[in-house]
Amino acid sequence: MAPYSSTSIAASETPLIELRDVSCGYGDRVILERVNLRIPRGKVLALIGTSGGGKTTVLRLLGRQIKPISGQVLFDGVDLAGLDLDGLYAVRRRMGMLFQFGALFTDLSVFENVAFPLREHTKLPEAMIRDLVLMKLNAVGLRGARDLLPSEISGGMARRVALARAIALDPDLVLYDEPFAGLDPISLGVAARLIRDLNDALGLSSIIVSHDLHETFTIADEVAMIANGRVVAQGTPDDLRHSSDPLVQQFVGAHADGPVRFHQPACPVNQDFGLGVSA
Ligand SMILES: Nc1ncnc2c1ncn2[C@@H]1O[C@H](COP(=O)(O)OP(=O)(O)OP(=O)(O)O)[C@@H](O)[C@H]1O
Repeated sequence: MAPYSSTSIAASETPLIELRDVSCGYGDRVILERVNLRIPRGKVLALIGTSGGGKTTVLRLLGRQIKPISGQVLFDGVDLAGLDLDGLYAVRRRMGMLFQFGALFTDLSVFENVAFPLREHTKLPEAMIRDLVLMKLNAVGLRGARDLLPSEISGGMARRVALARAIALDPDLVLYDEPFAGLDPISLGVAARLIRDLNDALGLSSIIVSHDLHETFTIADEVAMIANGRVVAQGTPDDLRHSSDPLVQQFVGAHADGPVRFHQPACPVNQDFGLGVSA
């Protein structure tokens, strides 16, 4: 976590993350257009929206895996585009990332998986690494599973190990890409509660990309809905639940039809099947 200093009060007024008028894409294809987002410190922000809308792309912008075509991505007030490689690595160390299914190293024990970022990014003595790893494993309830291999633990436990690994370096921000995918309802509830509790206990900020609206709405302070490359709604979970925007209503209410059509535009049915009716 960032050390306190005489500038910390001013710094705390700056959002940890800000996207200012960001457009970006892959090759010639524009994916996000003039997106504005602010992620206040200490909060859990959920990014929701239709598949392919650009949620993961926002996470990639934050890690500067991709750069904007225009606009700025600010981390703690600093424009990521202006950082040299050392600066970029320093910023990335302040971000923990948990990607779909956790992606643990299958040939390393639970302990070594969590120790990995500490060994990679610090020169801490072994005794301190041990204590830090056991503290993180304790925080996710898995200190007792330290010697097991990923193949010997359940999917829900693996996700918690990945979470312990994501917070190993005491980040300021944790990015979660589909943290609940493939979990049974109990493990899902446990993972969601853990994300919220760790956020509050460790003074983190968190961004969750998820299609699991029920669980996400339970733990998020704010939700931003991304569709067609734009932020179409941002507010508290209740704001979105009660939004009058037809697209938000369709998405949050899980309705098959609405602004996002079930049917792709097509020629009349009778033309294809000769039925004498039209779609
Ligand atoms: N590396 C890439 N190269 C080219 N196009 C890409 C690349 N990554 C993503 N895209 C495209 O960019 C668009 C946005 O993708 P992104 O993964 O950000 O969406 P998403 O909202 O996270 O989707 P989902 O909910 O399905 O995970 C999609 O149309 C996708 O096909």
